[in-house]
Amino acid sequence: MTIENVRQEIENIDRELVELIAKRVEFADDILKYKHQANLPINDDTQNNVVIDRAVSIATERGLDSTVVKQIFNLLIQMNIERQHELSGEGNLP
Ligand SMILES: C=C(O[C@@H]1C=C(C(=O)O)C=C[C@H]1O)C(=O)O
Repeated sequence: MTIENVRQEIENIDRELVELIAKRVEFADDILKYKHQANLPINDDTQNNVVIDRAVSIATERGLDSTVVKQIFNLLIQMNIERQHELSGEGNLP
């Protein structure tokens, strides 16, 4: 494989990652509807821990640096929470 081939593979993965991040954020809408119905807060620390622990566990099985994976998932959770606030009309972003 040439370096261009490897960079093309990395680009393909990067595009998939961004698509997956977008899909994950899109579920903010569905989650928010349930939360409004059940009068639940947007941030749920118990569920945040479930998501983080699961990601750390998978990362460890795959031999990845779990500290970095934890940071990535904290950002993903933050993105979802921010989108829920935006959808509630409480956000700063457009
Ligand atoms: C998506 C949810 O809302 C928030 C975002 C979470 C996430 O991005 O995984 C998890 C818990 C909540 O703080 C949820 O409650 O499941």
